[in-house]
Amino acid sequence: METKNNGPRVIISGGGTGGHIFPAVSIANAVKELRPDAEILFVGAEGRMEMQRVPDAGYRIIGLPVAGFDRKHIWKNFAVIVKLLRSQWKARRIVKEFRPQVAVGVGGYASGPTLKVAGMMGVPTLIQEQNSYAGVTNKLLAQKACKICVAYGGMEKFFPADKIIMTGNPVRQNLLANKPEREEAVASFGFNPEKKTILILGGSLGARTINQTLIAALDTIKAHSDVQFIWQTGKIYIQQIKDAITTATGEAVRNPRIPAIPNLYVTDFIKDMASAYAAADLVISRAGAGSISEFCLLNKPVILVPSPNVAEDHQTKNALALVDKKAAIYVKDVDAMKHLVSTALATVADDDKLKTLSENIATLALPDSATIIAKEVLKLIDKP
Ligand SMILES: CC(=O)N[C@H]1[C@@H](OP(=O)(O)OP(=O)(O)OC[C@H]2O[C@@H](n3ccc(=O)[nH]c3=O)[C@H](O)[C@@H]2O)O[C@H](CO)[C@@H](O)[C@@H]1O
Repeated sequence: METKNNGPRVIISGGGTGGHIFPAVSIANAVKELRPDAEILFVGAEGRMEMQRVPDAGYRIIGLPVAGFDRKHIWKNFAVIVKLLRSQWKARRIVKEFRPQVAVGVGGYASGPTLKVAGMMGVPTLIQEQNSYAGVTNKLLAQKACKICVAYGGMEKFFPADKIIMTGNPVRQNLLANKPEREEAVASFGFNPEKKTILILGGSLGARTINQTLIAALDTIKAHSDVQFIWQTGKIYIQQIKDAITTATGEAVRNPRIPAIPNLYVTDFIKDMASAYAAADLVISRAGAGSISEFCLLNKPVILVPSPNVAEDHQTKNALALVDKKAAIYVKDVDAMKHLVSTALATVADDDKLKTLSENIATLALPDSATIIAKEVLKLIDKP
């Protein structure tokens, strides 16, 4: 693991979901923009999403054999402890060989061993917390961290107040710069720019309730041929959704397009989110913190369906911060089956409503987060 030049050497660690990975990528991009000579190494968890998405973004990553604790069945954690010890040992070797001048943790369990070991070896550390509720790994790393970058107020309940910096969540630069034109973006999905388009997102992993709601609404979707639907299902749900569509239509699905339902595009994961956002007149989404930052910065009208299955119900808190300012429409997970599709169809047909939602959400955007964080990262290197 040789370093090629004398530029700053930065380790960025974390992952598990897009919510941790994409902020990490945008911090890396911002560091590179400020210091093109920087050497950046990612450290993630073997077998997790970052091992594919980080190289896709053009960065090197090494995986640790780390796994998450089973918080419900404590006795099942013997193997997890062994993996944690092996991960610490491997992280130690990585830090020794790469000799980072600073280590950045973005949450998710891979960042635990990496930042702990880096801190113990005298490397300054910075952590970034995306949510209004601090993740367990970040809480453990906070005592040793030099700086803690957050996106919500009131984080002193979790972290030492003197280390907190309000930066907002970093958003990938390619979503904001050189945005594609709407027409071109709609056409890239094989759709008609004259018609309205709804983008349905389940977060980086997909959302069961949203998917079930859409399956139940296939007839309604087909009947509304004046509206086009781009549906991101998540990797684990795609096969069952294809099967359900085949059962409903009697035709095999050649995803992304469904011959029997020409106004529907279905995919497990969208790589080109810039085009997906540019194509969308309305978004339906879970309320992950990173997604919300993107909607704010891109001024997207959105219907939020927060996941009820996350720590301290933090997605509902994320969503209500917007809903309280009339900057998003709120549909509860339990009400999705009944109201989600009808609300979306009524909203997308109402240009005044779309305009108001767009104007209101724009006021909540926190721009330049990645650059602000990158500057803090580089300052830690210069610290005596
Ligand atoms: C179930 C769960 O634990 N969710 C958490 C996870 O959400 P999740 O991993 O879904 O993360 P976010 O909603 O924050 O961000 C999703 C990211 O994935 C990207 N994307 C999404 C779909 C796609 O097809 N292509 C694509 O690139 C989005 O553009 C966005 O950058 O991390 C968030 C940030 O810590 C938390 O707030 C969420 O509660």
